[in-house]
Amino acid sequence: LGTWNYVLVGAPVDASGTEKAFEPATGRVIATFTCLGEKEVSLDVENAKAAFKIWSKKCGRERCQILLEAARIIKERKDEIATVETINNGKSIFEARLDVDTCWQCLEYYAGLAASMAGEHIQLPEGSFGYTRREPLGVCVGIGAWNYPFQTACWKSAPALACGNAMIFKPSPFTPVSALLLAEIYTQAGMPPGLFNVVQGGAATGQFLCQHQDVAKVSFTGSVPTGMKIMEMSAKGIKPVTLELGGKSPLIIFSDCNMENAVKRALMANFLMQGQVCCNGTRVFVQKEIIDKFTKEVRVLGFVKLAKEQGASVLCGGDLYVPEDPKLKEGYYMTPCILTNCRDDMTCVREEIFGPVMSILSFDTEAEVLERANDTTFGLAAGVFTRDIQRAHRVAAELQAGTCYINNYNVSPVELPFGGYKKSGFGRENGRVTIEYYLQLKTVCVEMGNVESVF
Ligand SMILES: NC(=O)C1=CN([C@@H]2O[C@H](COP(=O)(O)OP(=O)(O)OC[C@H]3O[C@@H](n4cnc5c(N)ncnc54)[C@H](O)[C@@H]3O)[C@@H](O)[C@H]2O)C=CC1
Repeated sequence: LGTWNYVLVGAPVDASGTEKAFEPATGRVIATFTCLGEKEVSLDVENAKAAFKIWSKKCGRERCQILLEAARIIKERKDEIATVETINNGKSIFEARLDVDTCWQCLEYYAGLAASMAGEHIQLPEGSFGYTRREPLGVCVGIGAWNYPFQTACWKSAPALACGNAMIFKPSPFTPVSALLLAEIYTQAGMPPGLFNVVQGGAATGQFLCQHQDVAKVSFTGSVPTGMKIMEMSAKGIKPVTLELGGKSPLIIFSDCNMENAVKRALMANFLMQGQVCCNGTRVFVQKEIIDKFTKEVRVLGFVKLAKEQGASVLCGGDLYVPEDPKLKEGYYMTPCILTNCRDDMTCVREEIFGPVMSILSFDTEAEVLERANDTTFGLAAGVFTRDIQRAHRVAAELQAGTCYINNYNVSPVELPFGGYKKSGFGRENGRVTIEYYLQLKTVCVEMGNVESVF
């Protein structure tokens, strides 16, 4: 992989220039790609429409078989996919392998649902009846952020394809590579050409996709400002959207918690993927009685974790970090940072940092912490650590967030829906409910007798 250079160049018709993708560990350029223009986007939509005609006529069981085969290939190529992800995104290989596991699991899950999607039969007077058909939307667009490139491509495409849609996926220009592996795998598994197409480019290409009249739906993962633009563009075409946006999630640690678990998960809730996870619990509210102990333990464990990862102990200060290894000198590094004595009005507590920074805040009572935890425009996730079972559920019910963790954090089983409240977006990924976002309901009303003239 030392000389690995992926050149992603098609035969551009009206491309708007090229972009480079980097390896964050070393700073070297690993890919050069063409940003697709309006005509190319239109060609892709035409291809997707042709593939949709074939795919939407297949029964659920046939789609299930192909998705299962794709899941099998992902499992077989797990290490290769994880390596590509690590090189292009910069996450650890350990985390990249976990991501790939959530991907084949997602494909298996929606393959399982594909065969059981069904409408209703409704009896009407005089033997007449109605029934509902759950039909795919058509050509759907997926637009992804750079932090989970392969996972986002799978989490969006698996339910879309299981429901009989086609999908055009635009990865982030920072991480353009791994989605191509998914396209290759889907084709190898037996999907018609063009059913899952990867389009490369940045904001301009994304806009062409969202504005295209034959695109039926947009599922977007990214920041709130871009989410607002996506929604505006989609509104003009009356297109449904799914928005998976940013967060500033609270993690509440009560004094009766299991301290060891709370410390371990607070670290994971902040430093997973170098802190670049949308649902990270970056506002850590710790009850006053245990804040000193918690702060001490979280620092100690932080040092151990870092020492393990980097082979040396570094200061816990959020500084730029230059590794000893000469190969890594041009890379992009920062030491994890823990901030104590924070106040709710500080910028680091209010705004999404999307980096390895944990803010610790002290609190006294349950009522107080709930008010403060909910005092945010975001609502993606939240967590609570306590041994009091009634308090755990009471607090989870009061937290204004799409996902609430009790005595854990940052786990995403494919069976559970994931998505935001408030400015963190709407619509869901994963879970049974997500198929509702990729289907439309047709009612068929059947008359069994003769009809009277009303004139
Ligand atoms: N809720 C969730 O599931 C997740 C949310 N995120 C959020 O994503 C953000 C970080 O990702 P970034 O890549 O920096 O976000 P971003 O909003 O800058 O870009 C996301 C994608 O949108 C595209 N884009 C940018 N402008 C566009 C436009 N005008 N029209 C159409 N497409 C456009 C980009 O090329 C990229 O593919 C954070 O806020 C994070 O919280 C990240 C992962 C998961």
